[in-house]
Amino acid sequence: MLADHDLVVVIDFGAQYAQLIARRVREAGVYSEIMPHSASAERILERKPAAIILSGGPQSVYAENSPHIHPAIFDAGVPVMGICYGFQEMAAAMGGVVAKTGLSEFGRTPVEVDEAGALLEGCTGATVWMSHGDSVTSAPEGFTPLAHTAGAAVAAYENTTKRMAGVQWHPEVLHSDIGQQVIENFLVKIAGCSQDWQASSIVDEAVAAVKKKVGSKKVLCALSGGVDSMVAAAIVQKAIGDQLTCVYVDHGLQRKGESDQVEKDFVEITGAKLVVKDVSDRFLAKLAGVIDPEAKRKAIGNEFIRVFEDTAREIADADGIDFLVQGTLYPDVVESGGGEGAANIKSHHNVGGLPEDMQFQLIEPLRTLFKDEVRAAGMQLGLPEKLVYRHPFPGPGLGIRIIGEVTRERLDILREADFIAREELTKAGLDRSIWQFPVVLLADVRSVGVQGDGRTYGHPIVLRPVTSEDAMTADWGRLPYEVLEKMSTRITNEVREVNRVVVDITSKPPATIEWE
Ligand SMILES: Nc1ncnc2c1ncn2[C@@H]1O[C@H](COP(=O)(O)OP(=O)(O)OP(=O)(O)O)[C@@H](O)[C@H]1O
Ligand SMILES: O=c1[nH]c(=O)c2[nH+]cn([C@@H]3O[C@H](COP(=O)(O)O)[C@@H](O)[C@H]3O)c2[nH]1
Ligand SMILES: NC(=O)CC[C@H](N)C(=O)O
Ligand SMILES: [Mg+2]
Repeated sequence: MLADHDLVVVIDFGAQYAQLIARRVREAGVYSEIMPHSASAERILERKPAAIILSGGPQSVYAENSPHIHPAIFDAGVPVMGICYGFQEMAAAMGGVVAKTGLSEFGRTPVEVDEAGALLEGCTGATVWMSHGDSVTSAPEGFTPLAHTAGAAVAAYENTTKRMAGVQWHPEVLHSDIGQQVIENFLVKIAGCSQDWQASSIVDEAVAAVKKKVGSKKVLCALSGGVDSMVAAAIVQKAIGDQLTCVYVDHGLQRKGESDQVEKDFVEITGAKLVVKDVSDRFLAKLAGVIDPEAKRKAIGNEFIRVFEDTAREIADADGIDFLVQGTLYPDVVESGGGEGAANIKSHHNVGGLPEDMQFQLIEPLRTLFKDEVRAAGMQLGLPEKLVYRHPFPGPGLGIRIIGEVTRERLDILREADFIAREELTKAGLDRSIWQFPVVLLADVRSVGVQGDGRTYGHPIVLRPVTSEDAMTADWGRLPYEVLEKMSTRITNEVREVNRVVVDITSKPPATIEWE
C-alpha cells in the first residue's frame, strides 16, 4: 500500500498525543503510523521508515524502568525527531543532560528562539504548549541549541548532519503557534520526506470495512444524538442498510430538551430504525451513594451495556445480535489508558467503563479519528451542518457534572442552570467560537449569600467554556463580561438553590475539560 510513499513511524512512549502527531504528519502529506516503544529496533527498521518521531510520555528518562528506544535506532541513519519525553530520550541517548530542575511548565508558554536553524526556520519567538517537569539542561555534543523558555534551558535543538532534531514543547497540539510548521520543517528540510500522500476517503474505507465484517447479520448502534454516533450510524447504514437498529438510552442524565431532539432530528434525517429506552430509574439506582468519578463512570458504562443487551434480546431474530456500533473517537481511547503505556486519565464510559463480561463485538469506525476529522466525514456524508457542529456532550452526561452524589433533585438544579447558560451563549452568537461548554454543580459545596435581604446557604455553579479542536488540549474560552453577567444574573435569579456563579479559567493541561 505504501510502496510509493514515504512512511514516518511515530514511536509511542505512552503519550496523550501520539495519534495527534501521526495525524499532523498525515496533514503534512506524509503517511504516518504509530508503533509502541516496546517494538524491537528490527521491527521498526524493517518498515524502512523515511523518518521516526519519538512521542512524549509520562515517565522520566533517568528513572529506573522508564521506557527506552533501542540505541540502534539512533545509529541507523534514519532521521529522528523527539517531542517532549522523546526530546529528552534523544538528548540522554546522544550524551546530553536531562534533569528535574524544579521548573515545571504546563500549558501556554512563551519560547525565545536563539538560532532558528532548519527546524525553526523564519521564527524568532512563539507561544507554545508545554507539559513537562524534566528539562534538557545541556544539548548533546554536535547538536545546536535553538531555543529556550523560562523553565527549559534547551527547548529545541538540531543536528542537521545526523538529521536529528527535537522540541521540548508539543508542536502537534493546536495551541502551539508554529506547531505544524515545525513538524513540516523536520519532515521536509531535515528528513527530506516527499509530501505526496493524500488521505483517501475515510468514509469509503470505513463503509467497505463494515460490509466485510458484518455480512448479512443484524447490528445495534448506540446512538446519543451527538456527532460521533450519528456519523458512525450513517456509515454503518450506508454499508448495511436496514440490518441496522439504533438505540438511544434516556438515562435521566441528559440536558433539557435533549431526548426529544434526538428522536425528532435523527429519524427525520436518516430514516433509520430507532429504539428509545427510558431507563432513568435504573441509572439513578446504580448511582445512589456513588461519589468517586471513576466509580460513577464504570457504573454508567456498565448500565449502558446492560441496556443494549436487553434491547438486543428484544429485537433479535434467531441469529441473535453480536455487533454493537459506538461512536468512539481516539481521545476516548487514549484518555481511558488505551494508548500503548498511556496513563489512565479517566475511563470514558464507552471504552474504559465497559463491563468485562460484555458479549458484543464492537464496531467503532471512528476509533482512530479526532472530532474535526469526524465532522469533515459528517459533512461528506451529507448530514446537516447544524448537527455536525453541535457541541460535544459526554455519554455519562450531567452525571459527571455533579460533583458529589447524583440525585434527581441535583439533576434538576443543574439542568436549569445549564439550559440558561447555553441559551445565553446561543443568543450572544458564540456557539461556533466556543467548542464546548460544560456547566458544573458543586453539589457538596455551600456558601453564604444574601438574597432578598435574607441569608441563603446555596450551591455554586461553575461555567466552563472552552476552545479546542479535538478535546486533546483546550484553552478556557474568553466570554465577554456582558455575556457572563447575563448568565450569572439569570442563573442566580431563576435557580433557587444557586447563589454563586464562578468561571473556570484553566487550560487543558493541567485541567481536563470535564471536572470528573
Ligand atoms: N444516551 C446514549 N444512548 C446511546 N448511546 C450513547 C448515549 N450516549 C453515548 N452513547 C454512545 O457512546 C458513544 C460516545 O459518546 P460521546 O458523547 O463521546 O459521542 P457522541 O455523543 O456520539 O458525540 P458527541 O461527542 O458529539 O457528544 C457515542 O458515540 C454512542 O455510541
Ligand atoms: O462519551 C464520552 N464519555 C465519557 O465518559 C467522557 N468523558 C469525557 N468526555 C468528553 O471527552 C472530551 C475530553 O474530556 P476531558 O478533557 O474532560 O477528558 C470532552 O469533550 C468531554 O465532554 C466523554 N465523552
Ligand atoms: N509530556 C511529556 O512528554 C513529559 C515528559 C516528562 N515526563 C516530563 O515531565 O518532563
Ligand atoms: Mg455525546
